[in-house]
Amino acid sequence: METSTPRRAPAADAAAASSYVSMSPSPSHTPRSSTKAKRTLNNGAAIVASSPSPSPSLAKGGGGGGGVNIQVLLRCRPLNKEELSINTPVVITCNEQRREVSAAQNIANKQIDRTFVFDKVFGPKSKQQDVFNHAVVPLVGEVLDGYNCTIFAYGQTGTGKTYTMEGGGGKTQNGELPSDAGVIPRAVKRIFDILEAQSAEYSMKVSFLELYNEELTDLLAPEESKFSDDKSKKPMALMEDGKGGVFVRGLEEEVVSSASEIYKILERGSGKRKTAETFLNKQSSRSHSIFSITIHIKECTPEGEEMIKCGKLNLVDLAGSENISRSGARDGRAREAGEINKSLLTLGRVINTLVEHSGHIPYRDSKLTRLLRDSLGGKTKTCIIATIAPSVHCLDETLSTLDYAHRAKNIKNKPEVNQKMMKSALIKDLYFEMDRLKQELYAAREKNGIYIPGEQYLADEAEKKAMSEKLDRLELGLESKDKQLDELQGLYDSQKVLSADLSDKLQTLQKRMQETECALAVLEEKYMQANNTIKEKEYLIENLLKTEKVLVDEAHTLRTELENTTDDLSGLFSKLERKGKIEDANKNIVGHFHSQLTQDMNILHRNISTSVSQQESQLKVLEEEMQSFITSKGKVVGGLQNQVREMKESFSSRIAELHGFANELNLKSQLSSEKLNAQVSAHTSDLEDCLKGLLADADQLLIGLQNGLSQQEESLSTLVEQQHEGLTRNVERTKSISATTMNFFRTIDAHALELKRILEESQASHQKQLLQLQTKFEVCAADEEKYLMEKVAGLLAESNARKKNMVWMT
Ligand SMILES: Nc1ncnc2c1ncn2[C@@H]1O[C@H](COP(=O)(O)OP(=O)(O)OP(=O)(O)O)[C@@H](O)[C@H]1O
Repeated sequence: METSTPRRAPAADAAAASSYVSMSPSPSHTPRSSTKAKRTLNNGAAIVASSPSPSPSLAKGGGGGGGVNIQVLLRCRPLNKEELSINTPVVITCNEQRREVSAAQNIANKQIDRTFVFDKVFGPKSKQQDVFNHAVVPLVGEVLDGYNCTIFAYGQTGTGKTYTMEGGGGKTQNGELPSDAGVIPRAVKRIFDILEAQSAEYSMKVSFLELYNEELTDLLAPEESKFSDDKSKKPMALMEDGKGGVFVRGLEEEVVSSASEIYKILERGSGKRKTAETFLNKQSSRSHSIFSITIHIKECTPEGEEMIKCGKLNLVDLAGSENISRSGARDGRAREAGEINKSLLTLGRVINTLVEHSGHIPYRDSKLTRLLRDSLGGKTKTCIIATIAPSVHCLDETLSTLDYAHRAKNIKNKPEVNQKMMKSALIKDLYFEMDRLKQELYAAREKNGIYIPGEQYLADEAEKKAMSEKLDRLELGLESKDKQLDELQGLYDSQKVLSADLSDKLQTLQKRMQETECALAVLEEKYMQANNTIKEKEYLIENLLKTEKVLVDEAHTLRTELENTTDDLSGLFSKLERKGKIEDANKNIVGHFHSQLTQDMNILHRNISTSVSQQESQLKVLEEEMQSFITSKGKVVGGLQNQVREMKESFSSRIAELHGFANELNLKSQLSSEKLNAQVSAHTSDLEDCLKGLLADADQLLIGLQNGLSQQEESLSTLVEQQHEGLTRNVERTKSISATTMNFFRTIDAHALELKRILEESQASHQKQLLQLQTKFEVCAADEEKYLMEKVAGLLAESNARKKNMVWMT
């Protein structure tokens, strides 16, 4: 969409600007020009060119080096009443959190889901308010910051583009929007709310353009005009501004000061839009519409200079892409649909080229793409709302919309903020515009022609010139085509005469051909008969030759087989010879192995018997040592017993001595002190007790020692017995194993000898049989060969005779 900031500020701007510029209206300021102005739209670049003191520092690049991807939102409408009544299956699933839309496709009885991710996804339950908040609120902010922004709705017919952009038809009550109000009225309300909250000085104007069958019409133009009989229906020209942009000549822009004014304008413009009933939508929009809001806001620089900031919001409702057979479009409707699809196709091609960067972008191929040029790959901030239906019947169109929208996600724009204008420059421009309008008005009043500004006149002239040149070219083309046609006519006449001659000749020739054909048929019959006879003979000869060949082949095969058998037999004999040699060698090896094994076994036997005798002698030595150890132990124990006994005796003698000594003392002292006596007796008893204890201990020790020794003796003797037994068992076992092994080897030996004998016998018998077979085979082969040769000779003689016969017969 071409951003449209005025190159020359119109009278409308002057009127609007008068709200913040102390500018008294000119005496020739008509009431109409104070609210409306005949406008020329052109792009923002013109402002830079015409602005007397551009301030580049204020312009900010929006997209950086690589640009900014345009935003693509997806909205799926709910099933409508008809779809619900016939239980139409739903094939679309929206996942708002994951921003995904999945379409379930049935290909060859397999369900295949295709999933697309968008910048935002709105499911069937989404509200108008949600769409507005996400799609429009950020862009409204950008517009008020001085950017040009475009929101356009794209989708199959009947999927809710108009519903999303304009709303469901609910009426505004007491300035409050109905819940089904679309993006446009909500954007308008928000813009006014923000401007009022900021107490900003601003002016606003709106335009409403319709593109129908590749013709542009102004939806805000009055029904009757002083200057035209039916201006509202008159198509408007889309002009190139020479700087790569376009403008719509004569497009009305209405200055507005409140939201309700815009609602009325919208209602009026929408009412004029071309709509019609199709199978898919009762009120289908048959045209594309572009509603534009241009806002000028006053700002003061830190230096105190007054600047005008300008932003523009374009709200585009595209006509629906449609399947003509499904939408039921006929005649005029079909042409409309064709045009709609054509412009949408061009839009698709533009999107593809932008995404693939594949050279020339075909903006110029349709008015729609010329108008949207700045919004697709230009300096505008753009948001596409793609609309789809959930029903299975719309699946093809839905997939096409999803593909289209998904591809559009990759378009990069390079948003640039519009240059701010200095108020003085703007006022100057406004004065120029007022003068121009005054002159125009004057010329109109005087009825002595129509005033056209020089620039416009030149543009018109250039266009006219280009048109007449084109016409000339077309006329020239037509003339040459006429000449070609005349030439072709002459050629056609001569060809006609020629073809009459040829048809006469053809008839004569046809007669002759029939006669010749009869003669030919007779000849053909004869020829067929002769041919059949020849074929029969040929067949016979062929068969004979085949038989002959087969016989010769068989003889050859037999001969080769015989040769092969002879070869095989000689190979067999040599193999048998080799086998005999190998067997001899094996026999030698077995004999050698047997003697070696016998030797080894003898050595093993000897070793085992030696080791057994050694073990026996060792065991005997051990037994003797144990016996001597036991006897020495017994001696030691006896000595100890004697010593203890001696000690016992000496102790008892000493006790007796002590008794004697006590008695003696008793006698000697007799009546000496009783005390001493008692002490002596006490001592004596103590000593006695002590000695008794010692004796008992010594006894116990001795007994313990004796017990221990006897136990040790017992266990040692048991051990020796066990070892002896084990050893004997081992010796017996080893002896039996060696005997078994010897037996085994003896048996093997015997078997080997037996085997050798059998082998020799079988070898001899084999050789005998083979010799017999060879002689038999040789005799048989010779017989067979002889017989076959005879047979072949007979057959050959027979066939020769037959051939001779045949030759003789023919
Ligand atoms: N999200 C929605 N919620 C409820 N109703 C909807 C929704 N979207 C569309 N509709 C209804 O579906 C019908 C068709 O919608 P609309 O006219 O907006 O489709 P369209 O895409 O503009 O079609 P066309 O291209 O033919 O103009 C209308 O009756 C509208 O109210």
